[in-house]
Amino acid sequence: MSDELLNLRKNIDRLDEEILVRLAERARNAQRVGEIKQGNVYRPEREAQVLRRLGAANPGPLPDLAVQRIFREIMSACLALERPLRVAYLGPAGTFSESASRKHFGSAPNFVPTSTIDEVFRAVEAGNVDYGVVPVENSTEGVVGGTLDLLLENPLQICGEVKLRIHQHLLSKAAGIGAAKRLYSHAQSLAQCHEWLNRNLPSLSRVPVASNAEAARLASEDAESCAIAGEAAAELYGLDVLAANIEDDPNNTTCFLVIAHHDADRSGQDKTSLVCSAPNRPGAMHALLEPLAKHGVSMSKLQSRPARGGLWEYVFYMDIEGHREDPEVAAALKELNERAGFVKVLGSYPVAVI
Ligand SMILES: C=C(O[C@@H]1C=C(C(=O)O)C=C[C@H]1O)C(=O)O
Repeated sequence: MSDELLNLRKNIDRLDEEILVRLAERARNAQRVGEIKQGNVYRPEREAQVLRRLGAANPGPLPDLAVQRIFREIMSACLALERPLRVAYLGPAGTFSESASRKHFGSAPNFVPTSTIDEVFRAVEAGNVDYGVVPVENSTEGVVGGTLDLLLENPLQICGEVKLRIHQHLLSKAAGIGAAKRLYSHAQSLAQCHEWLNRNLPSLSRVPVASNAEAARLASEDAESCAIAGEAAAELYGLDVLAANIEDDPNNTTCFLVIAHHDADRSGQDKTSLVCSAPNRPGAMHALLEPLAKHGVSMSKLQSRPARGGLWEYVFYMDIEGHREDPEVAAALKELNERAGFVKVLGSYPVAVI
């Protein structure tokens, strides 16, 4: 081995030891913060601030995202010294909801898969878990109506968002794609890949199943079949990737929400989700939007959904920029309350960092 290589390795060993000592010191500080806080140990706004600050201070050559992922894990491990968080997600294991949960909370929590979105809400409400992660919108397929309905009915709040790039892979234990007779996947994933499938595998029969992970499990038990699912499911069920990234839209992204008994404090870069109703008369929608314009509050999303009660009555889901405690947002919300038939703030939370 060359002298230079030996020296570099010696340096790396020394640096690793320094990092380790510093990590232990950081963990002891975080532990002490936890003792002082008693109770609400997880602080989404503080974690977002830490990640943003380190991204901005990063001197390179590591990319910001790489640095932020490392610190995401460090915070996750520090927090778990108190007690690992319990996080429910739409299961089974290996779904994109699990990947989103890990992206947001790191790998230290105890993750609990549930069979429905409704069960995620109930687990959080009953206190069986601390947080829940539910899908709310896909860039190709649109909103997840069930999640929006549950947010309206339920007292829980949104305390975070997770944006996950969805990469779909063709997975199988079959030697090659020619050997496959059936293709399993969730209907959403089949839809997200249908142009690729029409071009490459037009005659393969497509079988919709309850989740991508279930598709991967079925394909792992039958070498004559294949599945479309993500990397997590491929690993979990030991499947080979026959074709990677087969989603029709290369920017295919799903947004998830983190739900809890509380929302988040101000982080400096926040958004607020709310749902409101407008009476069915001319100018009603304009009256809802006017307070936002007047106070200079930007709206990033507006989605209407049929109200459960009356035929052709609608409720409107909005995302606005800023925290409900920011003065201009607070002023706009106050006026909105006076004008709308009904307003419910679903929560203020940090804009996703990673
Ligand atoms: C240490 C704290 O508690 C938790 C751990 C954090 C960390 O390790 O940096 C950050 C926020 C909290 O989720 C804190 O609030 O500062």
